[in-house]
Amino acid sequence: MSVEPGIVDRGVADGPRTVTLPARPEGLRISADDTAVVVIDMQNAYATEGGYVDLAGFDIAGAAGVIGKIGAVLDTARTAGVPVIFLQNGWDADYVEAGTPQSPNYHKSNALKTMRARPELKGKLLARGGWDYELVDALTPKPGDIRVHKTRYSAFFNSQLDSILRSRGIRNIVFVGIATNVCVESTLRDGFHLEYFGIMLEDATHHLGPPMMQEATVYNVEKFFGWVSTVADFCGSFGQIEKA
Ligand SMILES: NC(=O)N/C=C\C(=O)O
Repeated sequence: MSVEPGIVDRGVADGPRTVTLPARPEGLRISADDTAVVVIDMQNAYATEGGYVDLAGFDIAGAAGVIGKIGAVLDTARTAGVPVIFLQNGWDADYVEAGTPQSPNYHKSNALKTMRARPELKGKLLARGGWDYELVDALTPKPGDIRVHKTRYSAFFNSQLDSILRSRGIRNIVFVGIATNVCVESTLRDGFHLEYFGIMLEDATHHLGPPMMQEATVYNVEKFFGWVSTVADFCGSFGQIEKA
């Protein structure tokens, strides 16, 4: 194994599917064969006017800007033969999966709180089968992409994600989506504890709350849990790979 300063290299073999992805705090030498792109919750709920977070009073002005960036990442990933996995957050239409008042989710979920405050929205927010739960039109999955349902902020909790990644030999996860400081960070942190290398593309994620939330997650990822890169650097490096 060669060790270049400033590059994390866990001994990945040389070859046409190995790249050095520029990232902070170090670049990463990784293979397209054990890398996946995980798209967190690019649903109408989080990225479209009239969706849950808009109705709950969050500023979603910046969300539209990440849709095109994510589209570019997914085109590059598919061309390189890197699996694309879409997560969708929410619950069954009867909200059984959301939990009872004995669940902290019942009390902390702003979707559930918004529906309790505005009964006319009951059944509409984050319910499987509804518009709010659906992925935004511009990011409709393509043949070969995978969809995974999740019911809590971390995509690893009580979902199929870990099995799907392990059964494909995935070790590196490139994260894009919404919200940087909630579901993206929760999932990247859990992935770290499950021995995945997490890479967040900072300009393909968007936060909920004030701008300092984005900065805080970028700091946390860079310092403690993983690596931070950009859409241009992902597309520049993985864009040179052709499907095996
Ligand atoms: N996708 C997310 O980061 N979600 C954040 C909040 C929520 O789902 O209520």
